[in-house]
Order: sequence, then structure tokens, then C-alpha cells
Amino acid sequence: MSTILDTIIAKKQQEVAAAKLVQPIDKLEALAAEAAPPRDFIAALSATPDVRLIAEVKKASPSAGIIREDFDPVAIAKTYAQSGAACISVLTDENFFQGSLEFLRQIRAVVEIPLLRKDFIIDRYQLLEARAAGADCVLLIAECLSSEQLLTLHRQAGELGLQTLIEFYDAENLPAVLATDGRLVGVNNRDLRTFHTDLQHTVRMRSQIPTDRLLVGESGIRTHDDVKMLGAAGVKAILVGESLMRQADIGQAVHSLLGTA
Ligand SMILES: O=C(O)c1ccccc1NCC(=O)[C@H](O)[C@H](O)COP(=O)(O)O
Repeated sequence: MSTILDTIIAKKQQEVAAAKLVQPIDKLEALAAEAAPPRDFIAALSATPDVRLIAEVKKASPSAGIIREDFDPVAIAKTYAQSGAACISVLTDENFFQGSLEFLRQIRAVVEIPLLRKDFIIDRYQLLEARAAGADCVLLIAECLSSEQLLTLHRQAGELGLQTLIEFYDAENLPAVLATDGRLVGVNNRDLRTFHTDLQHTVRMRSQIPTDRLLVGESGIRTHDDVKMLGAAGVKAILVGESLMRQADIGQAVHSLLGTA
């Protein structure tokens, strides 16, 4: 059975091929080399013992449709940074999430904290795009890549000064994640075959992830009680989009989630 990830990756292959025709790789390499030095995403997540927040700029998704009509990515990112987020995740996929690399560029120009390019990375070309737009970290999804591709893209990201957040859902993909030396390991709580989210999925995976990896719990996180439960289970950082983006007052929503208000 083909899944939403199969559909997204097929589209992504077309997009990357088309982008290479518009912007040749040597030009993009030059732009990536000129970008301001990357910020330390991992250090920002390790700065305090609290569960640290990667707050996501997310207009829409395959599971939820449009999440926020009144969508100003730069204003949202500024609010996240002012309200206690450690890092920001910017969805750059246009077709399925209504994101944009341009959002990442605009946010980089006004926000100091580290930025993640949240997309479906399958090719070094996208790493160059990410660095040229000012990203400090990229998401690599184990379910979208072979073990060899995961190792190669993680290495290529490092060569460009990008850190990686390596995410998995299926336990069978964890060995490929751990075969990399990526410090940031994300467990996605959303089963992308059914879109069902279960925070206990991260808790169940915890014991299989060595403690020298920094564990990021992803998806479906809504309340401060969720954050406390995940923190007690050894989660060091959380990636949260939809529950923040649905609130009228996003700054207050960040404080409520983190228990700082
Ligand atoms: O969110 C989706 O519907 C989705 C569908 C297909 C592939 C990926 C998808 N989400 C990506 C994510 O990992 C989330 O944006 C991220 O973890 C934040 O989740 P949430 O707080 O539930 O918005």
C-alpha cells in the first residue's frame, strides 16, 4: 500500500530535478558558502535541564488541512523566539504543507535562535538550499531514506556545517538512525500511515535509544502535562507545531506549554 510519504517523496524527486534546472548546483554551492555561519542548534537544546522547545512554523499539513488561516511566518517566528522557544522549525515544503524556503530566509533575517529546515530531504541539493537560506539544522526522516542515504546525507550535512535531527517512527528503522553519529534523535509520535498520534510511542522507544543521543519527542504534543510526562521519560526536547499554531495568542500558548506562565 502506498503511503503519504511515498506520495510526498515522489513529488519531492520531481521538485528537486526541476530546481536543479533553474538554479545549477555550482551557483547554489556559492550561495551556501556565502551564508552567515550556522548557529549551534544542539547547544540551544542543551542549554538548560528543562525540556526545550523546537516551535514549528506550520500553516497546513496532510493530516489537518489548513491549520492557521491568519498566517504570518515572520511574526509567528518572532513570537516563538520572544516567548521561550529554544529553536524554530520552518516547514519549507510547498505542496503538502504550504511552506516555503522563502519563509526560512525571511525568518533568518530577523530571528537569532537556531533554525531547522523541516522538509523531506532526499538530495544534497536540498542541503545546499537549506544552508543558503540560513538553516542551521535539517530534518532527515529514516522512513524516507535507505540506511546508506541516511549516512550520506548526514555526512554531507556536516560538511556544510548543518546539524541534523534524524527522525524515525518504525522501530525497525532505529538501527539505521543509530548507525549515524547524529546527536539529535527524534521519535515521531504520528504514524504516517494512519495519522494517529500517540505520545506513548516516544516513551516506548526511549529505552532503545542510548542516553548519549539527545531525544526529541515529535508530534501531537499539546499540554504542559504532556511535556512533563515526556520529560520524566527522558525526552530532552519537543517539536511542536499544530497545537501552538491553532491558538489565537501564540506567545501565551508557548508559555502555557512550557509552564512558564
Ligand atoms: O503533520 C502531518 O500531517 C504530516 C504528514 C506527513 C508527513 C509529516 C507530517 N508531519 C510532520 C511533522 O513531523 C510535524 O510537523 C511535527 O512533528 C509537529 O507535529 P505537530 O505538533 O503534531 O504539528
